Parts: sequence; C-alpha cells; structure tokens
Amino acid sequence: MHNSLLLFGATGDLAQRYLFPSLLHLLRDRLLPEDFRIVAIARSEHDDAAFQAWLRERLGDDYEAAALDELFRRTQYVPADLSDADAMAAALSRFADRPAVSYLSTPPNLFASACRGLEAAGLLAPPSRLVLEKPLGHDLASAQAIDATLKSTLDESQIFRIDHYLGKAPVQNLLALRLGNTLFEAVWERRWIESVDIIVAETAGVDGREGYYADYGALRDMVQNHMLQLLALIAMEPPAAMDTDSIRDEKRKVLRALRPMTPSAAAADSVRGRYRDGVVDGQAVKGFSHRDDVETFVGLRAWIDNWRWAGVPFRLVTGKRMPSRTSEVVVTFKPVTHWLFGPDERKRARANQLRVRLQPEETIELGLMGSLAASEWSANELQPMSLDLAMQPPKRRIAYERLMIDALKGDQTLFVRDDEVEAAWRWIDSVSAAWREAGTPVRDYPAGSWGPLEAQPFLPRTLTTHGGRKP
Ligand SMILES: NC(=O)C1=CN([C@@H]2O[C@H](COP(=O)(O)OP(=O)(O)OC[C@H]3O[C@@H](n4cnc5c(N)ncnc54)[C@H](OP(=O)(O)O)[C@@H]3O)[C@@H](O)[C@H]2O)C=CC1
Ligand SMILES: O=C1O[C@H](COP(=O)(O)O)[C@@H](O)[C@H](O)[C@H]1O
Repeated sequence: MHNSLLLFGATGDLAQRYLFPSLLHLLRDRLLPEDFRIVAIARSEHDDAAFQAWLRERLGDDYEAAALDELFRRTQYVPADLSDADAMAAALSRFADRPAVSYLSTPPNLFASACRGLEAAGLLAPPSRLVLEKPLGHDLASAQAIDATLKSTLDESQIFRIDHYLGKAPVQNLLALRLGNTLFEAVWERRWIESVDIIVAETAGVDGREGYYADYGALRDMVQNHMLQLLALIAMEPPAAMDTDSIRDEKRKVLRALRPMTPSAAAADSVRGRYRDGVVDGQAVKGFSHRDDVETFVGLRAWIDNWRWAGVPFRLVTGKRMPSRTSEVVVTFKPVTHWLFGPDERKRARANQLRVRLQPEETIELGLMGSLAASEWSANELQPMSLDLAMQPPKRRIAYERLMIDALKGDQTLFVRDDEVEAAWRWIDSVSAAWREAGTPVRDYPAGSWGPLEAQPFLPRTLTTHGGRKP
C-alpha cells in the first residue's frame, strides 16, 4: 500500500465534508500505514498552523482533539496554483521521494495543467497513481481532451476515476442481490420486467457551489456519473468473473447501448426543473436563480437498445431540495400472464416490485400479492403485501474511505474506466443537444416538492410512502 497522499483541493467543500473525515476514520481504525503522510494542497496561502486552525474549526465538534492532532501530525499544507505547472512542480518535487497517490479534488478544468505539474515534479512515474474527482470534463470533447493529457503521461492502470457511489456499501449490495440469487437471475430481463426507476433525491440545495453548478446542472453533476453507474450495474450482463475488467467491460457495453436522446423524444422522455423559494424540513429556503437555464432537477426516460432490455424504460430522477433524502432503485415486474381472480381483486392488484433503498436507511422490499391476512384461504382477500428486509448494517464507512484504501492499494474495481466515461458522456451530450434543439424548458418547482408538475410521470409510486408528497 502506498504511504503518501497528495490531496489537492484540500480547502474545498468535498475535502472538509468527506475527505478529511474519511482520513480521520481510517487513522482511528489503524487502516493506514504507520508512516502515512498527507500533503494538503490548495491555492490559499495558508501555513500549516493556519490550515490546521481552519480545518479544526470545521471538524472540531465532531472529533476529539487527539484524533485531529493525529491527523495534523501527518499532514503538511502546501499552497500551489494548479494552473501554473512550473510553480506547482517547484513546490511539490520534494514529495517525489516515495510513490504517491495524488488526489485531484478540484474543478475538472484544472486536471490537464495539474497533470503537467505533477509530471514535472516526478510525481506520476509508476507506481505513483492519480485519482480524479467527477465530473471528468463538461462533455465528450472536453473529457477526451483531459484523457489525452492523462494518457500522454500515465498508463490506464495508474488512473483512478472516482465515482463515490461505487464506494457505497449498499450499491455493492445491489450487485450481490442481483447476481447472487436464482430468483432474480431468472426474471432479470424484458420479458418479466416492466420498468426500472432510479431516484436520487436530496434535501440539500446548491448552497455554496453556485458557480460550479451553473456550469454543470443536475444532468452533468449527477446523471453523467452516479445515476448512469447505477443503471449500468443494474442492466449489465453478468460478468464472467467479479474482477476489475470483467465488470467494467459489461458496464461499458450497457452504456454504449443507451439510445441517444433526440429532439423529438425530449418532450416525452425528459423534464427539467429548478427549485424556487420553498420550505424543506420545516425551514424556509431560497430558490436557485441564475441567468442561464440550469436545472436542479432532471427526470429522464432512458432506453437500452439490446436484447435484454428492449422496450423497458429506465426512469432516472434526481433533484435538489426535495422533501426527503431518498436514493432508491425500484424494479417493477409485469402483470401475471393470466388473471384468475375477480374484478375487485384486479382493482387492488399491484405489480410485483423489488425496491432497494440505498440511503439514508438501507432496506429491501419485495412487493407481492397474497391473502395471508385472511383467516382462511380466500381469493377475495387477495391484497398487496410486502416482504420487508430492513437491514441493520454495521456502522457504514463513508464511501470515500473505501475508495481511498483501494486507490492506495491499487485496486481499480470500484473506479471508472476511460471507455465507460466516454460512453456516458456520449449519451449525456445527446440529451443536452436534444434539449438545446427542442428548447426544453427549465420548469420551476417549490423547494420541498418532488419537482415540477410535469415530472409526475417520472416518479415511482413508492415515493408517496417515504415522506413528502408527489406533486
Ligand atoms: N462537494 C461535493 O459534494 C462533491 C464534489 N465533487 C467534486 O469534487 C471536486 C471538488 O469539489 P468541491 O470541493 O465541492 O469544490 P470547491 O469549489 O469547494 O473547492 C475547490 C478546491 O480546489 C482548489 N482550487 C481551485 N482552483 C485552484 C487552483 N487554480 N490551484 C489550486 N487549487 C485550486 C480550491 O482551493 P482554494 O480554496 O484555496 O481556492 C479548493 O480547495 C469537483 O470536481 C466536484 O465536482 C464530487 C462529489 C461531491
Ligand atoms: O457528486 C455529487 O454527489 C452529491 C450527493 O452525494 P450523496 O453521497 O450525498 O448522495 C451531490 O450533493 C453533489 O451535488 C454531487 O456533486
């Protein structure tokens, strides 16, 4: 395992919310090497003491002073401007004494120059590695340009593209559930599945990230990466083995089979929204306003043109300032082939559904029809019921803890390969081009609602049972 981590973007939102907390947990649990060293890098002209005071103020309430002391004992702060490769190399070459993992938690427009600076500093020579935050670029062309710079210096085996959803334990459980059960193996295809819903709803807003968000919107911030990775894990063919490349090969094939969005399909297959003033968790919140059309909500109907999934809609919904934080996958099965019960039962009938909740709590529910509540067998009592597996997982690690350990060890399984990123951008570009050509409007929704009224057909029914209301 490598023992030197260069953390770029060390003063950023992600670093303070997740990356330093992850490092604190890994140090607490003694999962890092004895001689582990952290070099924290950002543009701000801090010295060690000022950086420590700044970070202590942000994390202090959640951690004991001793834990922070242990982190700071291993951490040194270096100011460096990533847009100036020469200055960056001069500031950092002294850290090329050991193989390092450089983690770019910075905006993607800095990746290319950062890469040049790291190379000049001697920090990319094998077996050093480079970790890059999402989104990788803004569209296919910029992603390819970043990739060309990376490949001019690095081998693909040294490049770790993070999608932190892959580091979430319940996302890995989704794969286990799908691939470890005959019950699902037999029915995981178009003949038995009516639709698949993937929803990632957040109560959080854009707060503090307005500049970034205005350039990216929900489509590039969430769908290009997290949501398409979830789709790929659900829809891919079973890999021949559970190794890094077998899984990535299958994910790539599915992403490439996504039918490009066209302007004529955009009206039926997509909706965009932006939150306005409203109330979330009892608190009044301000709306997100920007002169350009930027969506904070997106609903999409995606189609996978292959034998397994032909004709099955995959509805992808993500939004900020929703009534509840909810990430879930809902697989809805087709009705039984022939209905044997009466018309009243038919009215009560619900499609079988597999509902996998990823966060905030983890549950698996299987919606079935039955008459178990009846005192004796009676077809008249047929009603919807649910097999409910509320999991009580051991305290979960932050997704970044797992991913940092994997990057330090050199395991790429939970990182995204170049061709997957390209396939995802290709589809996202088709959506943004279709929106542009069709003039797809960004519709307002009040903060604390499930998006604009037009989004209703994209939302799974189950949302009504999980707090908040369907619009
Ligand atoms: N925040 C989040 O929840 C998530 C963010 N991400 C991704 O992580 C990355 C970072 O996001 P986030 O932390 O929110 O961004 P922020 O804008 O909060 O932080 C950006 C960081 O980059 C540094 N930086 C900016 N320009 C330069 C430069 N020219 N030279 C050196 N350092 C520079 C900033 O340093 P300084 O402050 O000194 O200017 C700061 O530390 C992005 O790619 C984002 O998409 C991914 C998942 C979630
Ligand atoms: O990558 C991102 O993810 C977060 C949501 O992550 P979660 O683990 O809290 O579900 C999102 O808020 C952010 O906008 C996006 O950049």
